Amino acid sequence: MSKLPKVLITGASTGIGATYAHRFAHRGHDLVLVARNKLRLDAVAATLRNDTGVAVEVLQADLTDLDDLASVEALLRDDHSIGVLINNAGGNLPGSFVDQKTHDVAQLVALNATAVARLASAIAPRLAKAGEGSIVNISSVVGIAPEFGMTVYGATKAFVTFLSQGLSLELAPKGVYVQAVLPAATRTEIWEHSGIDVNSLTGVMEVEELVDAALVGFDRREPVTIPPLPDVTQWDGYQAARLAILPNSRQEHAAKRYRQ
Ligand SMILES: NC(=O)C1=CN([C@@H]2O[C@H](COP(=O)(O)OP(=O)(O)OC[C@H]3O[C@@H](n4cnc5c(N)ncnc54)[C@H](OP(=O)(O)O)[C@@H]3O)[C@@H](O)[C@H]2O)C=CC1
Ligand SMILES: CC(=O)[C@H](N)C(=O)O
Repeated sequence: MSKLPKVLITGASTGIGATYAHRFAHRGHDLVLVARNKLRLDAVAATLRNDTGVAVEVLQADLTDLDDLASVEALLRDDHSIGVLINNAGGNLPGSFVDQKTHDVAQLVALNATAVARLASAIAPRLAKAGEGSIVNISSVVGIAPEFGMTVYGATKAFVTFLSQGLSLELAPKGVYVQAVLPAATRTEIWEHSGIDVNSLTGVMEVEELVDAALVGFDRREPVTIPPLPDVTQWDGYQAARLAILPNSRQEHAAKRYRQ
């Protein structure tokens, strides 16, 4: 029997990423854990080694730093035992757009969008050549909800969902599985970093339930998994409405309502 692929998880020091690490370790996968806080990564790694016996490497990296990012990209390119990328690291910003500093907006885009695309780009050619492997991108329902008032965060998540859907169409025929996971509010530290008391919210999912549901979608090879959505036909209808626009979107002349 062939060995299970090694799984590289970004943002594995806490929250959703640390929970993925726990679940994949208990499935018997060796791991590479990436985040900035080495002490926390080492603690997660030690527990998982002790509890499961899998091999766990730790790679300290700030994914907004191009040199650090390059070291993770190099590992994804060169380590042929890595067969699964969990593109999870992400953050949010407090306040509304006019309150957010331009530098912070750029950093958020660098972490939530640029790093996700670069890491996928680093591993995809190797997986496509091998004809196997998986890329999981953690997006958010906020990416379909400009009404929620988290504009830049939501824009990065719209990017992640689009990237995932496009990569799925490109890579599935080559044997590579790509999944977008769209959580809604989940109990992690991200809320306190974004200046919101998670206990003031309703409908908050526990992180273990979120990841276990996402893994059901992973095992089913769903291209898009929305753990909290009760009725999947709502997402299917949204996709059908989008697809219905496409045949009408290219025209020689402007639509009648724009003609003077
Ligand atoms: N919790 C929620 O309600 C939801 C979360 N999501 C998404 O889930 C993903 C995980 O979030 P969640 O677990 O909630 O958040 P947490 O804040 O709990 O964890 C974020 C993780 O990302 C890491 N990280 C943050 N910044 C960087 C950086 N610059 N470089 C490398 N690693 C970094 C953190 O580690 P460290 O500080 O050690 O670097 C940590 O491991 C994110 O993409 C988020 O947008 C989506 C929808 C809902
Ligand atoms: C807005 C958030 O911070 C949250 N992680 C979400 O995507 O719902």
